[in-house]
Amino acid sequence: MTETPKTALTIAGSDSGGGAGLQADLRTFFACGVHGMTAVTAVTVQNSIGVSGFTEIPPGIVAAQIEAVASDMGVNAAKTGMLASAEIISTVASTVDALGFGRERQTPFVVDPVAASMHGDSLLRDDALEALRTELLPRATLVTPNLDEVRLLTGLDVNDVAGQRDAAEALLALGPQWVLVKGGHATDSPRCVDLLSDGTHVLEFEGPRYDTPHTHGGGDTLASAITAHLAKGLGVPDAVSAGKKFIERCVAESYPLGAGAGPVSPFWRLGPDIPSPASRDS
Ligand SMILES: Nc1ncnc2c1ncn2[C@@H]1O[C@H](COP(=O)(O)OP(=O)(O)OP(=O)(O)O)[C@@H](O)[C@H]1O
Ligand SMILES: Cc1ncc(COP(=O)(O)O)c(N)n1
Repeated sequence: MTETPKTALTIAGSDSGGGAGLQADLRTFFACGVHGMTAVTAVTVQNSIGVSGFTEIPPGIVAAQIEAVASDMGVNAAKTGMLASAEIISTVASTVDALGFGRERQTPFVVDPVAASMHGDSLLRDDALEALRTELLPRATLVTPNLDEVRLLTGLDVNDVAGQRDAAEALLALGPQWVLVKGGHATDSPRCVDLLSDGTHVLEFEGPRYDTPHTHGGGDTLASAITAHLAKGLGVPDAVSAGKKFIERCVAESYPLGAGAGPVSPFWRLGPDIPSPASRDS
């Protein structure tokens, strides 16, 4: 018998194309060595070109999924992705609160404030932004916005590291313990800098910017890798450092799939014994 691994829960939507959403989260949890669990919030109709529709899961079922795994299997860290509606956000906020997830609580709680897909298709109903801002952000151990989400949440238009610092301050005023302002969309910059702050410590995680359109699921993969490392007991700065190293390699090894944007890939983590696509058929 082997030891029980640490557990991580994603509260997120399904991507039928398998590149983002809970599919990316589960794959990342596995690659980072933790047992992944899911509370599905929405089912999207999605491929490499875009999102053509979605349906929401009833809020009571979202809460029941979270409670079912927490009461039986235990949750060492949790994250959110697509939450779709104000009702689901309110339900998630009260459920995680009752379970002791969140800032300065026992279970780290990462909020990835997903508002739209990389194709620009909305994944959040218009009336849900305020719920995200007032009900979920104040409960987060860490919030991980990209620059579009920074604009939606704070009104700030950011395209450099100085702007990321200002954005982190504005977001901290909404109540999360830590903020990671991701720099993937600062395309004028030759490097990808993600800025982490808790108001006292400000840390920059800098890496190469790979020239690829295949970054689908990059934000989800980074937040999941951070969550996995928090589940294993790392503090926030160390978990972010490990997550950034992980996503860098996943972007470097992303692959084309379909006519649009292909996914970032954690295949590299499985080692050299994985058969290549050509040898798999023989
Ligand atoms: N071209 C790139 N090369 C290397 N790293 C990248 C690249 N694009 C994004 N990253 C990194 O990937 C992570 C995700 O950043 P990004 O700002 O793109 O978030 P996101 O918009 O939520 O992701 P996505 O929409 O692609 O799922 C960050 O760590 C960022 O620095
Ligand atoms: C279900 C779901 N969750 C999250 C994303 C964001 O990922 P991306 O920004 O790479 O499109 C997505 N497209 N679909």
